[in-house]
Amino acid sequence: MTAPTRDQLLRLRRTLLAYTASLLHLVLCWLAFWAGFMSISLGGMAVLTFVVMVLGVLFMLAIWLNLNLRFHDPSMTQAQMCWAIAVVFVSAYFVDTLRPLFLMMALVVLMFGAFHLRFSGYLRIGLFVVLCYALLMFALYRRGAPIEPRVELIQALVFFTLIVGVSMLGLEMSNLRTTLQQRNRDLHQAVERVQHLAITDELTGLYNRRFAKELLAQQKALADRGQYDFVVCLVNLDLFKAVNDRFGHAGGDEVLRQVAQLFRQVVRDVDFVARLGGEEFLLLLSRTDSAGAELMVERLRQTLRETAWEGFPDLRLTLSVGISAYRVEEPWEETLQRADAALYQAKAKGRDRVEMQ
Ligand SMILES: Nc1nc2c(ncn2[C@@H]2O[C@H](COP(=O)(O)OP(=O)(O)OP(=O)(O)O)[C@@H](O)[C@H]2O)c(=O)[nH]1
Repeated sequence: MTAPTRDQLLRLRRTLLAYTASLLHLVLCWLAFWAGFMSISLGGMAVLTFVVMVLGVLFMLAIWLNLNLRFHDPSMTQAQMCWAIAVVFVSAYFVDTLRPLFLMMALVVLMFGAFHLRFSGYLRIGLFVVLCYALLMFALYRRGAPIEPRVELIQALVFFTLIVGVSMLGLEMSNLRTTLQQRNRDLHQAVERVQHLAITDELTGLYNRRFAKELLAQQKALADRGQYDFVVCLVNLDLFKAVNDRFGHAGGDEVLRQVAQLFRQVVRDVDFVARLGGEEFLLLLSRTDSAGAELMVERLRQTLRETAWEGFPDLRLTLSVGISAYRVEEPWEETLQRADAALYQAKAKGRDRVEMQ
């Protein structure tokens, strides 16, 4: 059997709470019984106790075995409340003078609705309470219990006023809970968005310079620990100023976006692409050496040169690349500096080429 989920554990905890409340109610019944306030036999008390205890355990067992997940409301809130209210009314049937006090236990049951019930749920439970009350009165009348109509009327009015009041309070708490849950979800989404923004380059959607540094540090840690190579490639688009001059800054932005998309497609899943700024990119190729990196970059250079850019049919782009393989135990800044020097060389030698250091 799989471990219960967080939601199931929460349901279990609430059901245990409700079970504890019904056990307390049973204790009160037994106290009233011993004090001579209950017109029920010892056998009757035993049956009542047994039924209450077993049904409570059954509710918990249903959650433990995930049977509740088949129901429309897996918390079984209404079922548990109806059951607890029925117990309150059954015990109230057997206490005579203390009946109004025992009925007050129904208010405790209603508070449990604050965990889950909406207005319609409270309405249904309210109707169930009315039904139970009517049945109780009918049963007492049939039994020939002493009923004083004026007293009963006042008691009923007080009882239902309290029921309505507590239900409204419970409903308010339930609404508050729903609002808080929604806020929590919104907050969670906002945090995720902020986290995403913190590591992403706004224009291209690639990783940004800040996160690139973190990636380099991570790769260095992995490489220093064992059999792991990585290569840093600094990629710079050639004469990008001319692209901006020709198509405007917005056009240049669009070209950068398409270039980023192409980089993403060309590298493997285990590699990382970041935009360091302007028209400069970093390719972090993991689990590879300089020779592997050169092959990959040559392929990228070729693809870029042959790409037809959407919206810029006669644009031809080239790039210069500086490659440097990480040397164990050196600071990653040094690897980056070598790649930068190699890139400088590539530019100096006429662009559209790959240099290695
Ligand atoms: N559209 C756009 N252009 C940018 C962005 N960042 C930098 N640039 C432009 O990129 C160009 C870079 O120009 P240079 O540094 O002279 O380099 P280059 O023209 O690519 O020439 P080389 O690097 O020497 O091949 C400038 O025109 C910048 O305005 C950006 O985010 N969007």
